[in-house]
Amino acid sequence: MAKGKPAQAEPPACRLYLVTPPALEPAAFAPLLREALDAGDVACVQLRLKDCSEDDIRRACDLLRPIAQERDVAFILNDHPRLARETGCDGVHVGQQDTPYREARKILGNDAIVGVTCHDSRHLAMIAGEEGADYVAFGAFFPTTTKTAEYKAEPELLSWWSELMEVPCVAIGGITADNCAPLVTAGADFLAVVNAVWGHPQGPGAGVRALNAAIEAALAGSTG
Ligand SMILES: Cc1ncc(COP(=O)(O)OP(=O)(O)O)c(N)n1
Ligand SMILES: Cc1ncsc1CCOP(=O)(O)O
Ligand SMILES: [Mg+2]
Repeated sequence: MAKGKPAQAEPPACRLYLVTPPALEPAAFAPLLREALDAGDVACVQLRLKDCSEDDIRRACDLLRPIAQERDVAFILNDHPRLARETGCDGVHVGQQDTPYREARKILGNDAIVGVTCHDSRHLAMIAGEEGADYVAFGAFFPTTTKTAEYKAEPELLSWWSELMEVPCVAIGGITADNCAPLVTAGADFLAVVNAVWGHPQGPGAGVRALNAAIEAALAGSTG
């Protein structure tokens, strides 16, 4: 997940970060995850289960984590640093109401990926970056039905961040193949998506292909 993690010879400047639906049945979801990951470039999968027991999350990790890791795709757990360590995840994503970054880092160690939600805030992002976060996440950029989003971020935040800072930035919230171009050209290192992939009418593979094509087109447009 570091900028340019080598999944291919020369990774694109902006890559897909898949976040799972908030509720899923692991055995039924496994083939959908394989379909998504086999359809094109994906840097990372975040298991984001809400209102689930720790045992349910552990079971989902045990089944889904190998599918990502076998394909050299980082597998990150949302919200639960201890479970992430116990279950062999590559890292954790923490929000402002979750385990603080420093504690998550202590639990997981220096080799793990720790990403931090920064909403629309330069201040929060600078703190997270200074503390050592592997990425900062900004959003929501567009209306989303996946989560009640209390913050609205603008593409200028991504350009400001990427011009000043080395720490990669993730854009999230209502991102689709049709609206992602301004985020790509503004300098998002990763586009995090839920519905545009898992809710794609032709299936998750088609969702990944459409987003990768849109990213490529935006990058080609921005470099002339
Ligand atoms: C990549 C990424 N960005 C933001 C979030 C949101 O995290 P948080 O604010 O903690 O909210 P929940 O996802 O826990 O509901 C995320 N999960 N991933
Ligand atoms: C987890 C999260 N954090 C901010 S918006 C969001 C949901 C993104 O889902 P979608 O890509 O379906 O809008
Ligand atoms: Mg959280």
